Amino acid sequence: MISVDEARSLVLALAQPPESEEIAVAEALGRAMVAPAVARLTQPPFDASAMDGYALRSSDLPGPVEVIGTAAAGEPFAGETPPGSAIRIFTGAEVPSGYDRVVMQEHVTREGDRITVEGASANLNIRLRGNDFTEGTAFRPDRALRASDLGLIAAMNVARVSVARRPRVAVLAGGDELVRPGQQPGAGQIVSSNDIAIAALAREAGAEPFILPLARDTEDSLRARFAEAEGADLIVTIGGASVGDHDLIARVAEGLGMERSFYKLAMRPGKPLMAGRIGDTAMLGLPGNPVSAIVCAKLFMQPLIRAMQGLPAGDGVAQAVLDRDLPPEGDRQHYLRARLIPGESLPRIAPFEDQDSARLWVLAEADALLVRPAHDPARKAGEQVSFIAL
Ligand SMILES: Nc1nc2c(c(=O)[nH]1)N[C@H]1C(S)=C(S)[C@@H](COP(=O)(O)OP(=O)(O)OC[C@H]3O[C@@H](n4cnc5c(N)ncnc54)[C@H](O)[C@@H]3O)O[C@H]1N2
Ligand code: MOO
Repeated sequence: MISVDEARSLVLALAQPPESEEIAVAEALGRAMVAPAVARLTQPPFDASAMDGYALRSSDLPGPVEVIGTAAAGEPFAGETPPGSAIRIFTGAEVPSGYDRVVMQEHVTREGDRITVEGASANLNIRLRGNDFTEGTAFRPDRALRASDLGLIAAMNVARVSVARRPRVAVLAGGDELVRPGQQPGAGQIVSSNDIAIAALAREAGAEPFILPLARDTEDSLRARFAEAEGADLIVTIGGASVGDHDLIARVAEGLGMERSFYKLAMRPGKPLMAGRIGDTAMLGLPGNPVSAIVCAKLFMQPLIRAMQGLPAGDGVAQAVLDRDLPPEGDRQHYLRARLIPGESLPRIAPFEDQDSARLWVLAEADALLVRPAHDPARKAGEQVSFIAL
């Protein structure tokens, strides 16, 4: 069995360079830019007042000086600015040349057109031209676009952005025991939850997932479902990956010409993970146990989807202090469901007692996966360990 790191490299190698599309900046939340946005103007475009108050010369302080006009945002003052003068000014208005400071109106006493200043702050209250960004500056963050990024790009007067096309991810769950949420399970049946969770994880990573109809435990049914995944960039199967008589995924995928990257890795949960390519479509075969499927999707599917958009895969590993003693590990890298507790410099991490890979409730209560390498010796509370936040 290969290691988690080797498996990760093989999975990431399945990503091909992203195709791009141009979309309105307002639609670009969560998307990956493939070309920078280039500022079409300088911001602020002029020296702008940061306060409501009066623009004047520092050398005239504390006054009195004469108020000779007004400037508001969008309505500049066009007149001369002789020594001994000031203008009424509002936040965002252009500060006329000649004046070097704005005093807040709270520090001003006004009688008719004359003002006197008391307690002006050291801050000049002027945002200099170009102090945010200048025309021609390029912006392309190495991550999915955040809300504030969209604001910045719009402020740069860039209306449309080039982003990676969302990878289309077909999610295929199968098993004779499965029914859809809301249906009444018959004898021996359960509700299919994995495809719902895996599609959501795909969406979270920037993909456009589509859930295929449930497959039955026959090769014909599986082949029919694979055919419905036509056009997908990635097909993710769930279940049927292990060694039982009903575990048909490997056989069917092979029959469809799958070039296998690997099958089975030294990981817990998630040993029967499978990866490869069928023609132009990447394929991940996740194990059926719900926690195994979700942990594998976090560790392999999400990085692959990010890489498909040209984004860094990111391992997300952080450090914490162990909250209780742990026995030695076996021959697989172990991802333990755990709870984080605020700590001093590092958080503390408390793994749950029950690590059954079918217990979704425990996963819902967890906010981290504690990562233990294969053959890790026994650990004592207080030791530093690695984790991945959920
Ligand atoms: N003799 C062995 N048995 C098993 C081994 C092994 O090495 N030797 N490995 C175990 C491990 S580890 C895992 S993980 C599971 C994975 O098995 P499969 O990928 O073949 O998954 P299934 O058998 O199809 O299902 C396992 C379990 O998960 C439930 N399931 C499946 N799909 C869904 C779904 N869409 N939603 C909710 N739950 C689902 C299914 O009912 C089973 O309970 O194999 C071990 N066995
Ligand atoms: O490794 Mo399986 O994925 O234990 O549940």
